[in-house]
Amino acid sequence: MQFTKMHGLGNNYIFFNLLDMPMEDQDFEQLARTVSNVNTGIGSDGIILICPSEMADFKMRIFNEDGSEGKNCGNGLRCVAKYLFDHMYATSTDFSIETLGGIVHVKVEPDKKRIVRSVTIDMGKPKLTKGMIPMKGDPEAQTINELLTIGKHSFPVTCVSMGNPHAILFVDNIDTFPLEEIGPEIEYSDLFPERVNLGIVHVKSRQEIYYRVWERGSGLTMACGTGACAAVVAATLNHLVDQYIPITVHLPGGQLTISLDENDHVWKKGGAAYICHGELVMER
Ligand SMILES: N[C@H](CCC[C@H](N)C(=O)O)C(=O)O
Repeated sequence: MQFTKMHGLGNNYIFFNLLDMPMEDQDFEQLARTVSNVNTGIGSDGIILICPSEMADFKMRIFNEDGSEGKNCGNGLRCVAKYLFDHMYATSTDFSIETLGGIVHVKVEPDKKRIVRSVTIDMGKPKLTKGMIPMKGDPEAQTINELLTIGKHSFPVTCVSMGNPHAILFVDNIDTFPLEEIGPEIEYSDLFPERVNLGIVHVKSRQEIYYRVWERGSGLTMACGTGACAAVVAATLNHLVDQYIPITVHLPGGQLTISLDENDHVWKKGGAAYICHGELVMER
């Protein structure tokens, strides 16, 4: 099986192009666990499938390192958009990609040699009700700066879905916050029936935030595109950043520019890069 390894700000995935290479009855959850493991496979935060779609121009499926299928992946979408344009599957710079979390619209920005250096994505509207996150509680209620007791800790949490679930904490000690300890406690809390991605945020100014993530199904990663979007939505809901202007989000792997428009759509701009192409042998 041919694969391409790519990353968005260090959040790296193994991509399989199913547009020309259908992989019938493949156990993608097991494939993700094996391929993501650096000892038995290639090593990555998960795998991403590029598929045909009946609802959009293309379809993306993402499986985390633990094999769980994610409903969206912001960094993965920029990599998929770059791959599709660079490999001439996308003939226009603007096209749509179906995800389990909904259809997004992408715009690639190629340089003079037709190489994509940056991708802008309309990630659609965030979902804020507990029923849509999903999380326990009144399905119509929102979780904005709500004190949640998880394990032996209590935190003020804001929850946002970008098609996939995010819990956002605002902290002053973003570099020393014990994310490896608290992350799994919140990820596996019974408050979140489909688990949750945990993001911690330090607000530097009304136009600039810092963000680190413990990803559902992958743990600590260098970046999370949907998480960066959720962080800006949460900061806006808590009146910590200005509205309707581009917010710079600093992640361990680099920067993204995120903005909310007057129709509540979240826009994300950032890079994507190839690491390698190869042939997966997978001897038993
Ligand atoms: N772990 C996420 C999927 C990957 C999201 C992240 N890598 C991004 O760039 O948005 C989930 O299961 O909801």
